[in-house]
Amino acid sequence: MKSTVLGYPRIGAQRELKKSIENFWKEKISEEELFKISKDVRTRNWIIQKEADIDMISSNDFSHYDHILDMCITLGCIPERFKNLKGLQQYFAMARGQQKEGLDVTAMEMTKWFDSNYHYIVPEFVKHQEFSLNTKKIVTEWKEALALGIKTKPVIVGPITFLLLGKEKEKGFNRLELLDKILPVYEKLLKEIDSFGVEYLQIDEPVLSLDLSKQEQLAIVKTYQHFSKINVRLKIILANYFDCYGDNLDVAINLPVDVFHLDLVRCPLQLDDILSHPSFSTEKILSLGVVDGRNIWINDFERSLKYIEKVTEKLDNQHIWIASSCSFLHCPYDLDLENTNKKIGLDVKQWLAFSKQKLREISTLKVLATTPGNEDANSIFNENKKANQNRRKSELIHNTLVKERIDKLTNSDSQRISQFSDRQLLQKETLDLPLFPTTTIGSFPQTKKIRQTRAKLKKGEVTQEVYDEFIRNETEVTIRFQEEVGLDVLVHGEFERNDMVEYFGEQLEGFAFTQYGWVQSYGTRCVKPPIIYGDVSREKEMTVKWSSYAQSLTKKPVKGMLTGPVTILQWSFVRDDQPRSVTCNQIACAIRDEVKDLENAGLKVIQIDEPAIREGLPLRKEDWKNYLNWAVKAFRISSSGVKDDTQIHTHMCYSEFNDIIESIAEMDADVITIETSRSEMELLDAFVDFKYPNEIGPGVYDIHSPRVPTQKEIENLLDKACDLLPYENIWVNPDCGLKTRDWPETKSALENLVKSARSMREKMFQLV
Ligand SMILES: Nc1nc2c(c(=O)[nH]1)N[C@@H](CNc1ccc(C(=O)N[C@@H](CCC(=O)N[C@@H](CCC(=O)N[C@@H](CCC(=O)O)C(=O)O)C(=O)O)C(=O)O)cc1)CN2
Ligand code: MET
Ligand SMILES: [Zn+2]
Repeated sequence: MKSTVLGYPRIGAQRELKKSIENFWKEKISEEELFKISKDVRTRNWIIQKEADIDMISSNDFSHYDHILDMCITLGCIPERFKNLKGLQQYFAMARGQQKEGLDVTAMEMTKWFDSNYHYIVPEFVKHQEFSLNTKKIVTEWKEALALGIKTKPVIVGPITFLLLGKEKEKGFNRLELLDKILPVYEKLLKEIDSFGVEYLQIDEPVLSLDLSKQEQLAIVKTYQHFSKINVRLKIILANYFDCYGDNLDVAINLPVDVFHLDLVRCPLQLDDILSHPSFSTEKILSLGVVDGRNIWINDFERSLKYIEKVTEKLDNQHIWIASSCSFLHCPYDLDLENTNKKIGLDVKQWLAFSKQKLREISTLKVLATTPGNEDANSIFNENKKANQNRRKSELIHNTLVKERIDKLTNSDSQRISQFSDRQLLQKETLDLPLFPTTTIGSFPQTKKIRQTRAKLKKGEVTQEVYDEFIRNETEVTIRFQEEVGLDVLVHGEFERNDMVEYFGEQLEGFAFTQYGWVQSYGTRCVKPPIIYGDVSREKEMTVKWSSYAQSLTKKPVKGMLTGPVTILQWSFVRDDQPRSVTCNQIACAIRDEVKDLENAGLKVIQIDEPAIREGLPLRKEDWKNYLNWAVKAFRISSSGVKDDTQIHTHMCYSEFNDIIESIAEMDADVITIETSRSEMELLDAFVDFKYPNEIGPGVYDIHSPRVPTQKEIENLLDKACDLLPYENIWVNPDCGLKTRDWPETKSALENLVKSARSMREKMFQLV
């Protein structure tokens, strides 16, 4: 029996890598210095896993930005516009675009990794796409680990996942047709790493968790049959995670691979299907993903051992691996860093395991399964059992009042007073906005100064008064800036918030939050997801102070800014002892009360952000309806308590909307602002086909790139939008919040944005 981990977090326990890469971008450190730090991060990761007795440790799970982007480099899948760049400059230009030294290239698209809050870079394909092999990264990391005495298993993304997650950038072909071109490059890759003496290669094909067409399934078969015929000693681990093999099982179980990995956290039921499958083979190794890579609760050893026992009845120990369910990329580093008297009470802490603790869980499970008499393992087992029992019975978790409120919710709680067309008229009167009204998504640059001042507040180095005065000043400056530049609906700037989810988590009951629980969201950007351990309630107002202060500074309408229930749920670590829908409704009630308080405080426009509604969608279509029903309902509970002339906005980013457009319409927000610029308004097709009735602000400016869009570019996008949508319903806004940007580029970009809206108004005026 072996213990194995599918991948380890790579930002560094103290976010060393994040900080170094950002310093490299600012030219504060050299490439050499950056590489030294990346090597340290990898080295520490390997040693931690080795010290925790993990037998099969990954390499090539490291990345300077994203593992799909790395795969683009490995396979030579580099879009034409980056061809003149080299090395790291090329790599980061692909990720973030580049606008300097006469060069002006846009970034590649970025989108959500399955149902997680991680974003990957979307591979771009053209009809005559060529691929070529570059194994530098894989080989370097393998050798580095080997020098430490660790024979790793390199991890790569498989060809079908790589192709399916990418996008055609030209019409007239399907990316799956590129399989014949990509397979020889993979073949070369396998041969080359085989020649180094690599024993196992982990090939990730998480698309096996999705509904695949016959054609896609056939492509999988073709691929792995091809690999099995290559003359190498190398053994292949096929890794699927985040859901069952489902309808792909019949195909997958017959694939000629050496190790077959199952996510038993997300899909425990598949174990019986596999063990009783006519094609089940005692020759193949089963890798049992029993330790959750997507959540932070301690493992239930009793349950995991039951699964393992089931397998030991059918397979000898040589053919069983104990594994993480997926990569630990989605988990924080180390619970030991958390100071218990602060944000996580001792009671809650005993229920938690982060990546480092999960390593021990995996190796302990292996010992318990192979040497049941082992004393150390048994005492860990008893502790585990006790903690799980404590959790089930704990009084911290239950709040009768909250449960009663949820039970008493009726249909009228998720219904605005009048229908949209009536509300629209009233809102037009109340708000008196021009055509193509301009607004932003909420946040303005979170500068180093702001973060440092907040850090000082937390350390007690500045008082609450000094901090509040500082935030008031930032807010006022931002209101004045928005007035000057000529935006129509203003925002307060969200300077008081560390993060749009964590900030609410910190103020709600039933949440715990960490000091160092960082998880990579994309590139160098990280989040600290709060932990929802108990029933959720709102003790007091959370945002009214800052929003009404901002409104007091100006005659223009200020948008109150809230995070929606589905997004708070989706971007937190959620309790697993009740349905997610119940937890979501609890959050929805808390947000509803906040919405009403904002309205009472005089805010005429309130935005309830739901950027995560799409990523919460189950991976398999058969589960969609149920999810969408409760998710949309939760949003409506949060947004329906207001008067007709209060304008409710929502905002979404990084999603494909086509397949859920009906549900987006059912949310019935008066205005939706959405990300569309990186995909050049392509996303609007869904809204057009569906004849989406309410107002829409299609993003005209990619805020994840420091490059400044020209007025002409923005106008072109708006022209496109006008071709597609009724112009009276169009708002003008960036793709998302501006928190990651600096002021200079923000100013220029918003100036151009307002100019283009004005020019559109003139154009329309001339037309009528
Ligand atoms: N939860 C969540 N998910 C999301 C998004 C989001 O906004 N939130 N947006 C989408 C894109 N993702 C994003 C995710 C993170 C960030 C982001 O800016 N993250 C910041 C951290 C934000 C934060 O929590 N900041 C804290 C702590 C800041 C900090 O690093 N403080 C320093 C001290 C200050 C300094 O010297 O800089 C320290 O602790 O060492 C604060 O402001 O209080 C980062 O990685 O840098 C942006 C976009 C999708 N998913
Ligand atoms: N209001 C939020 C902001 O502007 C919405 C962000 S969506 C990821 O930052
Ligand atoms: Zn957004």
